[in-house]
Amino acid sequence: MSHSYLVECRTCVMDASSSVVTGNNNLWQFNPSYVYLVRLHGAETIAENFPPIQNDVFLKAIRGEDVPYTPVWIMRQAGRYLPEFRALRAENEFFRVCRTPELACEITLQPIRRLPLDAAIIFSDILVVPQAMGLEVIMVPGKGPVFPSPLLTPEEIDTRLVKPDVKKELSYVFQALTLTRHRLEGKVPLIGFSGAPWTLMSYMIEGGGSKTFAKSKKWLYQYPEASHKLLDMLSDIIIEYLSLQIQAGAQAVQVFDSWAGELSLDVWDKFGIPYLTKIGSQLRKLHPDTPLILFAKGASHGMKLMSEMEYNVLGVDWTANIREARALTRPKNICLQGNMDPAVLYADKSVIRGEVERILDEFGLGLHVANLGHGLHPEHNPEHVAAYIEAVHELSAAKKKQ
Ligand SMILES: Cc1c2[nH]c(c1CCC(=O)O)Cc1[nH]c(c(CCC(=O)O)c1C)Cc1[nH]c(c(CCC(=O)O)c1C)Cc1[nH]c(c(C)c1CCC(=O)O)C2
Repeated sequence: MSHSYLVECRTCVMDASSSVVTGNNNLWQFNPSYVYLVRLHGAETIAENFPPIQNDVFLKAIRGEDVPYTPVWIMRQAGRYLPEFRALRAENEFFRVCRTPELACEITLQPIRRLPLDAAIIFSDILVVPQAMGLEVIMVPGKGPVFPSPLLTPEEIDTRLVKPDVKKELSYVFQALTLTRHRLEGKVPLIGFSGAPWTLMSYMIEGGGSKTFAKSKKWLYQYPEASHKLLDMLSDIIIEYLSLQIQAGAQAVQVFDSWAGELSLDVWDKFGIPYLTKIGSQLRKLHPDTPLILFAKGASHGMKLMSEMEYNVLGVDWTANIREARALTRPKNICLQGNMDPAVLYADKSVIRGEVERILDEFGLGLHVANLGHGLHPEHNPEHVAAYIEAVHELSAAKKKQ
């Protein structure tokens, strides 16, 4: 019975060749209402006929258009501070969630149901790219990501890494994006993302988080050529990956250079900027109308270099000098995103409101997307997160009317 439907349904025949229906998604394969779910799933895996957008304040603010209030989304808005996230994670290993479009979609939607956010960000991880290149990555509870066998020598670029068939190896990310874009029903835009070349390279060599980045920085000095080779390889994969994310339904994409601030400006200029530039300009050519966001944490000393690339939005953390950043970026119509210290969310709601007021004044109205300067912590209280969002909306709307 189910098989005859599978053959009859145009969209599901397409799926039958991918891993979703026939592969590891047992939920659908063995569910008694299999036929219904397969058909539903089929319609939602086609990256077309997406529901019309209802709240485009985020997209308009990026373009510098007039908006009724400052839009806000938050890095790690789908995460452990939400009890519903913890409940789903208790039953499912981290990368299983990433690899199962239905689960990744559900987690992406959790904060959208609860909070009046102005954008959704797809649930995934930057480390799915090194996985697709052949490296094993596991998520160790209480510790974070670990590569049991990180890159040790430059020779291993050739012997251990593969240039992946991105469309195939990361198909689960594209499926999650398409499914989520449908299930969002146009409520808010959907953001896709990737790690930046330097940040991914440092994970692949350090084998996880690091205090000194000794191993990966050593590569930059001892094996500069091999480092460039690896960074260039990563850049080409990232361009294809983000382009496919946009084709799958992402309405903006963010590049996370989380460890940019570990490098001096001079070294980042050599090993970071050329690749970020390449990614920005290639994507700009391929997708002229899709907003490109660059978040280079701890790197506001590189604001001038960043403002010379093709990104429409630059993320800033709480250490940035906003007035200087504005002076560099406003003439180029570049939007700034940020920058409240996530730690402020531990304060009373009145303190959060005061800090939002100060930040809104510093950025000035227009070309601003409110966000934290880094991700939410597992310890954050969802009510304080809600107070932050409410403060951004209310105070910016009031300032606009003044
Ligand atoms: C460096 C980095 C990683 N992953 C990511 C970055 C760049 C952003 C940043 O600088 O934080 C990107 C990322 N990771 C995750 C998202 C989802 C979307 C979102 O809501 O922002 C995004 C955008 C989910 C996640 N990725 C991870 C979690 C928590 C792990 C869990 O659920 O057990 C989530 C929700 C795990 C992760 N993944 C990574 C680390 C260092 C950790 C452990 C740190 C931590 O525990 O918060 C690598």
